[in-house]
Amino acid sequence: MAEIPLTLAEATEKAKELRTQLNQYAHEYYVADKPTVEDYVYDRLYKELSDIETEYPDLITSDSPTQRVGGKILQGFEKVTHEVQMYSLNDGFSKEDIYDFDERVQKLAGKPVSYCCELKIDGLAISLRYENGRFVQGATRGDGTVGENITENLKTVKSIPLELKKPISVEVRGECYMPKQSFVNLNKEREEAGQDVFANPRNAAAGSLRQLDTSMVAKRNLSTFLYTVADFGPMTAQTQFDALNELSEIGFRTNPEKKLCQTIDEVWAYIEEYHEKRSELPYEIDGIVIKTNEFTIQDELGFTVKAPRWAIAYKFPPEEAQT
Ligand SMILES: NC(=O)c1cc2c(N)ncc(C(N)=O)c2s1
Repeated sequence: MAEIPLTLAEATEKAKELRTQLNQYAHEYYVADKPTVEDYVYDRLYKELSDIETEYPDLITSDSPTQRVGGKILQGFEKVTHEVQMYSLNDGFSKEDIYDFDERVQKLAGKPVSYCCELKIDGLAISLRYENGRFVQGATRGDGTVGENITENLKTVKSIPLELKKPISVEVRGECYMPKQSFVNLNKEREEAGQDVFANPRNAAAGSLRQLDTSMVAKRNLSTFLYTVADFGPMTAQTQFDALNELSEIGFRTNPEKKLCQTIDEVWAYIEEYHEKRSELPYEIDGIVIKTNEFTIQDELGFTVKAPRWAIAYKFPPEEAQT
């Protein structure tokens, strides 16, 4: 039976209700990894919203889930200067390197320090800026000072919130990556289409974010983990561990495998644990990032020209080729 068309007032109210519901379902699925409804429920509501927006295009908002499918053909990527530099990390390759790092840090800090340990995601570093809770700009790391504006492409990455849970202005950094299974599926498709395959998920993620057709990016099933706050705005965290929890509270996807370690022995145990678990993870990691947890100590230790004195990246040895 043909439905009676909604009036503008009814459509406005219904669209707002559907957007809120759909964005909540999408947050549960893509950010919290805890979906609460089946796909067909989401798809039905999505079609209802899409039909209303087709009937009343003025009702389309920047945070509508219909804006995630892309469809813009970009002419290129503008340059973006990072107000806060996107630093790189000093690397460590052995247990001795890690214990030497701890010795240096304890000496500089003049007291015992705790460490926040996180998985080193093998993807593409990105910076996300929000104004009054709205996603306004996304950029690549570039050389750490100047990156590329890939906002339109990042809007199609479902785990990147278009609207935060609080209307705050912040800048955050993290990694955009392609899950292992998505990488396998994509290369299978490309091989069947006679196209070149990607060497690894990092290259696949980087290649996807360089697409000028945003609808192509939307199909690549990219995801994110956020892990650094460059502009805190009203955020209150005083440690790295708390900052990760605060990032999650305001709507970002963060990696759940983090660990607060009180000693370097605990740090080394965590490194060994995840060297073992590496192959079971649904995404590629190439090491572990270790940071002094307290921001006051990070401020005291500061940076060398290249990298922070208060962090080190332990790099796993290359994985043995799968025979
Ligand atoms: N170059 C960098 O500063 C970092 C790079 C990465 C990476 N690839 N994955 C995770 C983290 C993290 N959790 O801090 C960092 S930090």
